[in-house]
Amino acid sequence: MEKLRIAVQKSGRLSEDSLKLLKECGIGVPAGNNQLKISTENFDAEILFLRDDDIPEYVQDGVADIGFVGENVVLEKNKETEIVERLGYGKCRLSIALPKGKKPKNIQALDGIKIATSYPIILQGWLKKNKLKADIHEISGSVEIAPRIGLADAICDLVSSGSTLFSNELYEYETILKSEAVLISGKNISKKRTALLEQLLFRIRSVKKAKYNKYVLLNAPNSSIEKICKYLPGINSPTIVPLAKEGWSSIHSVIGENDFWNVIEKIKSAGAEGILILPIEKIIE
Ligand SMILES: Nc1ncnc2c1ncn2[C@@H]1O[C@H](COP(=O)(O)OP(=O)(O)OP(=O)(O)O)[C@@H](O)[C@H]1O
Ligand SMILES: O=P(O)(O)OC[C@H]1O[C@H](OP(=O)(O)OP(=O)(O)O)[C@H](O)[C@@H]1O
Ligand SMILES: [Mg+2]
Repeated sequence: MEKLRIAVQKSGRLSEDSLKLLKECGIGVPAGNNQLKISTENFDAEILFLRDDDIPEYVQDGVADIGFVGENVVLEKNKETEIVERLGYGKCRLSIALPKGKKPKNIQALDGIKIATSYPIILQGWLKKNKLKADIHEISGSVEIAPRIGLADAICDLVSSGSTLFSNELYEYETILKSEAVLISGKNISKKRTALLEQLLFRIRSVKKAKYNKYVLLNAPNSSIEKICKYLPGINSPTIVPLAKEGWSSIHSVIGENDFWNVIEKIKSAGAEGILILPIEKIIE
């Protein structure tokens, strides 16, 4: 029987969140064994545990059908794969960083310098777009050490909190890419596997929607319902239930994470009381 072959980073920044997302999609991975290929519970799939750098090529070659990987790796490897979903975790930036004290006036001043990086393809693309030339020195890890040991004038590496740069007396000068984890797929997947991928994507989107929304419950005098409901369109429209207290109702709806505090302030000043906010596990539309 054909199973969907899913590539996941074996051990690293994306491993835990990728397995957690699969679990939230009802695809359980038996824990506690060191196998590099495991069949999943409740879904026709196999997980292949790989180095993240190898995932785009394996997906291109059809060894895996889909893969959870950083967009930075997808762009650097430049293989024949397609990004089918952005996943919202593993957020980081690929940035050019310089030793503290070096303050070029503009990016043109970077022309001709030596830059150490594990991302030569993306860096080269950025330099070309900005009509710059630089001497790119490719290294596969511990990039932040390069300026201190005289290997390069600058580095181009991943940054999230900035603490690695700080510890190495560097600072972030220019962001050249913003990245997050993405789901990639191969271009020639069988019919059965495409159907499984569609099923997985439907579940991932339901999980994502639920994460970005909150369930809201509140009480209000009936005279305020119309005003409050303007701020709470909900998925379809809010639910209004009469309270035992004469002239009052309970309103139930959904609020997006982005304008959450804005909406709360507005409904409060419109007369809402006893507001409860609850997490949502899944949104099926
Ligand atoms: N500091 C960070 N914060 C958030 N996400 C990050 C950070 N560093 C890397 N990432 C994302 O996580 C991915 C995996 O990072 P990790 O450091 O685990 O890779 P790796 O050391 O190359 O692992 P592997 O052993 O699989 O080759 C990166 O490609 C990037 O998309
Ligand atoms: O801005 P920060 O929060 O300090 O994160 C940046 C660091 O994170 C990544 O390395 P990681 O810690 O994953 O180790 P690795 O180099 O072994 O992959 C990246 O290569 C940077 O070195
Ligand atoms: Mg790697």
